[in-house]
Amino acid sequence: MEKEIVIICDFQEYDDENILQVITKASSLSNQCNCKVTVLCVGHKDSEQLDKFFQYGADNIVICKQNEPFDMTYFTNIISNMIKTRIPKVILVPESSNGKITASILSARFEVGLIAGCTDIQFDENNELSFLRTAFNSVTIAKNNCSNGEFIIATVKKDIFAKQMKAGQCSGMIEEVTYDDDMEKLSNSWGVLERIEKFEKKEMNNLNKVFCIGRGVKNQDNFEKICQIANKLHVGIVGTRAVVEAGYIEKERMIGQSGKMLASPIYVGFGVSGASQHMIGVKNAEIIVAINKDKNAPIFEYADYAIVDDVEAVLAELEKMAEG
Ligand SMILES: Cc1cc2nc3c(=O)[nH]c(=O)nc-3n(C[C@H](O)[C@H](O)[C@H](O)COP(=O)(O)OP(=O)(O)OC[C@H]3O[C@@H](n4cnc5c(N)ncnc54)[C@H](O)[C@@H]3O)c2cc1C
Repeated sequence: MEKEIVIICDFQEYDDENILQVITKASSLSNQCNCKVTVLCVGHKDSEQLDKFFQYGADNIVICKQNEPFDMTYFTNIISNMIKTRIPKVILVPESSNGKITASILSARFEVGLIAGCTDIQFDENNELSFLRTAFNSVTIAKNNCSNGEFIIATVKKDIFAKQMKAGQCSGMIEEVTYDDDMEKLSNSWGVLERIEKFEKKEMNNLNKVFCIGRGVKNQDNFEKICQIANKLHVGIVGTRAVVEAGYIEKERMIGQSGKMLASPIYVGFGVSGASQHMIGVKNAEIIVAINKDKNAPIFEYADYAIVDDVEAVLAELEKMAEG
């Protein structure tokens, strides 16, 4: 099977210009690296629209009908599943707010490099793909090559590339796939039921102790319990990127490489795995307490106090303590 340049098409924040521009660029790159151009779509779009993708250079379209209302977890699960059946050389994501989130989730899931907001894609002297993007407040252009992953993900802003229709009649393969994520929904899916403002919005810099919410907190019930205990004990709430993306905590409270540095001396992580991108933000903490049911979770390498247990069991104990 030939390698592919895969483009993620998001019909939620669909932007005709951007997707066609990215397909055009992918098509010109594909001639140089002997790849096919495949567009992965989730949702419903008419056949006229899909024909356009072929006219601008797509070789394959894989479409998964989305019956559920849009949900980021569901969307990225479908896209991840589709990617697993392909052999991507590079994944290009037209930038939209969903696109940026999708790209970062895929990059973390597949453990591959992500180039955000690339301004050009070229072949270097070794015929390897390199991605340009502005750096240092746009005063310089950085050239990025990624060699440590099976493929690479790049997001592309609108109007970076020109769109161009191919000459002559264009057609390609359309494949329809289905996805059943019931199993994952039961165990692993979060939905935003309401925006929670239930913890006191203390200034991050003045917090002496924080509870950090990780994806292992699992559900709204546990989240609320942690917030209530935090309020009683005058503890602040922060979170990992997984929880921010699920809509539980606002971005300003995200700790880590893409968020804030923690200024509080005491950090208690609930269901936090301890990914390096998160732990960079915790490096100034004097005491790290970690609660995780997986004894091999990376956070335990940083923890001063390790509790290998289910978050719920620990919460039950903490509730009693907070009442007493
Ligand atoms: C370029 C880049 C930048 C990033 N920047 C940041 C950043 O700034 N901040 C950040 O946080 N992340 C960042 N990330 C994402 C980061 O890599 C991780 O994906 C993220 O931190 C994981 O969040 P988590 O620990 O909540 O979730 P997960 O990694 O899913 O971990 C959940 C943990 O909960 C445990 N668990 C599950 N159920 C239970 C239970 N019932 N009881 C106890 N434990 C349980 C699991 O064992 C697991 O260890 C970045 C990623 C990339 C690629």
